[in-house]
Amino acid sequence: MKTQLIDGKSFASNMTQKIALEVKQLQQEKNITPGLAVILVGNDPASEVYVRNKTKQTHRVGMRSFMHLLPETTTQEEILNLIARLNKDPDIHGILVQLPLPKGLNADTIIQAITPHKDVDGLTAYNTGKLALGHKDGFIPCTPLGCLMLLQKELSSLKGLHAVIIGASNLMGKPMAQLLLQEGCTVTIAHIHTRNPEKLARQADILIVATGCSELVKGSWISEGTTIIDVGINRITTKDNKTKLIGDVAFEEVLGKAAKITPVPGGVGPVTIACLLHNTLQAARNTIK
Ligand SMILES: NC(=O)C1=CN([C@@H]2O[C@H](COP(=O)(O)OP(=O)(O)OC[C@H]3O[C@@H](n4cnc5c(N)ncnc54)[C@H](OP(=O)(O)O)[C@@H]3O)[C@@H](O)[C@H]2O)C=CC1
Ligand SMILES: Nc1nc(=O)c2c([nH]1)NC[C@@H]1CN(c3ccc(C(=O)N[C@@H](CCC(=O)O)C(=O)O)cc3)C=[N+]21
Ligand SMILES: [Mg+2]
Repeated sequence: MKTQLIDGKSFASNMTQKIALEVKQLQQEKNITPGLAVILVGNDPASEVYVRNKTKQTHRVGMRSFMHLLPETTTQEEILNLIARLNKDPDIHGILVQLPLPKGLNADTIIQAITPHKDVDGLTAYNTGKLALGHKDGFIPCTPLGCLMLLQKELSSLKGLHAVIIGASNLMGKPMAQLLLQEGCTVTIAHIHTRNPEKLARQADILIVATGCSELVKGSWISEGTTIIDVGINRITTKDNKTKLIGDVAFEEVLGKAAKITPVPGGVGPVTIACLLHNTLQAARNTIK
C-alpha cells in the first residue's frame, strides 16, 4: 500500500487566506483588529517553534500579536498579575499561555485565571465543560480541532471508526477524545500506564499520537490501512550537528503500511496555528453586541 501524506501546510494556508479576508471585513465594518497575547515562560523547544510560526501567521492575516517572553525565574504572582491585566485590556481578544510551564509554577491555577471568553486555547474549566457537553459556542483546543478538520477532509465518514489516541493531556488527548466521540467514533485512550499500547494501535482505524516521545510508535504497531495523525513536535540534533523536528511516530517504518499520515513538519503544526487564528477571530467577533 502506498502511504498518502496529509498536507497540513496547504490545508492551513487555505484556512488562513479566508481568515485574512474576514479580518479585513471586521476592521472595515466594526473597526476591530483581533489581538492575540501569548505568554512564554522559559524555553521549551516545541513552544519556541510554535511562537515563531504563529507570530508570523498572526501578522500575515492582519491580526495584532502581543508577545510576553518571560524568564524561567518568573513567579506565579507575576504571571497572574499579567493575566489580570490582559483580561481587562480591550485590545486583547485572545490569551494563550504556552505549556509546559517551568517546574514550580502551577499551570492549572495560571490557565484558570484566563477569562473564558479570551481563552482561545480552550483550556479553562468553562470551555472544557462546553466541549464535554457538546455545546458549540465554547472555544475548542486548537490542536484537536485541527486534527478533526484534517480527518474530516481525508476520510469520507468517521462514524463507527475505531480511533486510538495515545496521550491523555488536557491540551490534546482528552479534548480529541471528546470530539471524535461526538463524531461517532469508538474511542480508546492510551497513556503512560497503558499495557501493550502497540496491541491497541494495531486495532485502530485512526491512530492519533501526542506523547512528546520521539518515534514511540514503530512500524510493527501499525496495521495495513490505518490513518495516522502524528502530533508530536520533538527537536533533535542530527549526526552533523544540525537540529530537526521529528514526530512521535517512526515515519519511515510506517510508510507502506499506513493509508495516510501527517508528516512532521508540515502536518498538524500549521493547522494548529490556523485554528488558533480562527478562535481569535471568533473571540474578537464575540465582543460585538
Ligand atoms: N503539532 C502541534 O500543533 C502540537 C504538538 N504538540 C506536541 O505533542 C506532544 C504532546 O503534547 P502534550 O499533549 O501537550 O504533552 P503532555 O506531556 O502534556 O502529555 C503527554 C501525554 O502522553 C502520555 N505519554 C507520555 N509518554 C508516553 C508513552 N511512552 N506511552 C504512552 N503515553 C505516554 C502522558 O501520560 P502521563 O500524563 O500519564 O504522563 C500524557 O498523557 C509534544 O511533543 C508536543 O510538543 C502539542 C500541541 C500541539
Ligand atoms: N498552550 C499551548 N497550546 C498549544 O497548542 C501548544 C503549547 N501550549 N505548547 C507547545 C505546543 C506545540 N505546538 C506547536 C504548534 C505549531 C507548530 C508548528 O508550527 N509546526 C510547524 C513547524 C515548521 C518549522 O518551523 O519547521 C510544522 O509542524 O510544520 C509546532 C508546535 C503548540 N503547542
Ligand atoms: Mg504539554
